[in-house]
Amino acid sequence: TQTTRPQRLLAAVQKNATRGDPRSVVKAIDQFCRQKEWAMNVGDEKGCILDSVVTEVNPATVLELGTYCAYSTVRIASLLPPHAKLITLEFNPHNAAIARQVIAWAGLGDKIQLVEGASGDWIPKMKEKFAIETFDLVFLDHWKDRYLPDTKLMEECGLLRKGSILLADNVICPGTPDYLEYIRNSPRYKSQYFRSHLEYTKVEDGLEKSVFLG
Ligand SMILES: Nc1ncnc2c1ncn2CCCCCNC(=O)c1cc(-c2ccc(F)cc2)cc(O)c1O
Ligand SMILES: [Mg+2]
Repeated sequence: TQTTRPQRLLAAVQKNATRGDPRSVVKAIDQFCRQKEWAMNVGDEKGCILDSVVTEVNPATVLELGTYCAYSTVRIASLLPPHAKLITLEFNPHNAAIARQVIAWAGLGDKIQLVEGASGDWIPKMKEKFAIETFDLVFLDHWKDRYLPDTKLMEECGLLRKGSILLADNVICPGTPDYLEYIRNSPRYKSQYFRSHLEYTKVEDGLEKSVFLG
C-alpha cells in the first residue's frame, strides 16, 4: 500500500541520520526535502534564524504549536540547556506518530513532550497539566488562522510573562495577516521581522519575533 510523505521522511531519517545525533536528523530531513520531496518544515534557511533566537533566549520552557514531523522540535531541543522543557502540540495523530519516532531517533525524548490535540483546547490546560508557569519562548507553526486567537488565549491564560518571546513562521507565505496586524500594532509587543524564504524555495517568507512587554 502507498506510504505517506511523513512516513517517507521518517525512513530517510532512519536511513541517513545517526541515532542520538539531532543535527544529523535535521540534516537528513533537509536533504530529503531538497532532493526528494518538499515538506512544510521550517527548513534550513529559516532554521538558522530560529537557532539564533533560541540561542539568544536560552529558554527553560518552550511551547511549539504544530509539530508536523518534529524538524523544528528537534532543531530547538538540540540547543536547549540541560533541564529545559519543550512542549509541542500536534493535531494530526498520524503526524504525531511519525514525530515521536523522529524525536526518539534524535535521542531527545527526555527534553520533549509531544501532546496530541488542538491548540485551542490545550492552551487553557497547560498550567495544570504540565506544571508550567509561563513560556519563555513560543514557536507558532500551526494553522495560520490560529496564530492570533491562540496568542490572545495565551495572554488570557497568563502563559506569557514580561520578556516572553513569540516566534511565528510563515507570516508572508502562506501568511498570517490578522496576526501581523495585531502583533505589530499592539502596545503590549515589540516586533521584528526576519526576512527569509519559504522552506526549500525562492519564494519570500519570514519569521516575526515579538517580545511580550507585560
Ligand atoms: N495543535 C494544533 N492545533 C491546531 N492546529 C494544528 C495543531 N497541530 C497541527 N495543526 C495543524 C497545522 C497544519 C500545518 C500548519 N502549517 C502549514 O500549514 C504550513 C504550510 C506551508 C505551505 C506553504 C506554501 C504552500 F504552497 C503550501 C504549504 C508552509 C509552512 O511552513 C507551514 O507551516
Ligand atoms: Mg511553517
